[in-house]
Amino acid sequence: MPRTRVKICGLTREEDVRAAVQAGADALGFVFYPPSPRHVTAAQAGALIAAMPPFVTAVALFVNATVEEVVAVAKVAPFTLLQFHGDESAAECAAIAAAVGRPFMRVFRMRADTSAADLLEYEHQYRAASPLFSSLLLDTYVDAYGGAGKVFDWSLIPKELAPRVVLSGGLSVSNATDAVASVRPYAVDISSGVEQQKGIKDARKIADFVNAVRAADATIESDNSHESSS
Ligand SMILES: O=C(O)c1ccccc1NCC(=O)[C@H](O)[C@H](O)COP(=O)(O)O
Repeated sequence: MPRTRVKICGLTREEDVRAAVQAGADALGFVFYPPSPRHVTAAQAGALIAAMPPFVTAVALFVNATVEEVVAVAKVAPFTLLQFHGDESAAECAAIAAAVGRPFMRVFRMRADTSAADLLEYEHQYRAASPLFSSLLLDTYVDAYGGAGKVFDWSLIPKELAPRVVLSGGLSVSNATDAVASVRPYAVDISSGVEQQKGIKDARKIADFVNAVRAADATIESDNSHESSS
């Protein structure tokens, strides 16, 4: 079983970038949404990305941005993956991704009545729209755009979709084991659960979260090897 990838989102400071890399995060997210307390400018993100080593993915999060706005950011901040976290249609995501030549994740904001069919249809729609579609990121529906720290009902995720989704929404060190063990997602994404305050990360919480995910992976691996040898 491949290990569960970890993305830490909403970084604004170089020391937080270093802490996340040191903890073993696979991807770091930068929020280009001016109303967010985690917002960074293209120049700030450029400096933060410059502090990242190779093989750690820099993710640029946009909410209803125009092609021109994303192109302008891409010229200054060399991100590797887009995250569309607003109301962007499949055609809009495809056009922006093509303009900057980067793959993209699309958020799906989970409601209590979201069905498996809704999710699979949504994924199909975005995949069909662009070869640059990478994956769905599942977050909790709230009356705002994200980073709200709210958990949704993970049992709504169809089993066949789980291995290719990024699970987010209210994750923390206390539910990381349960999230990995019960959903088995491709990756987990966390922002508010590893913060001291909005936009200011906590190195200890980041390390504890990454370690909890790794420990959950190790338990699954060990259970699997016991099952296959018995
Ligand atoms: O972080 C923000 O302020 C933000 C603003 C607008 C759209 C999305 C935003 N954040 C999304 C994320 O940080 C993550 O992708 C994810 O939803 C995790 O959030 P959290 O529940 O806080 O762990």
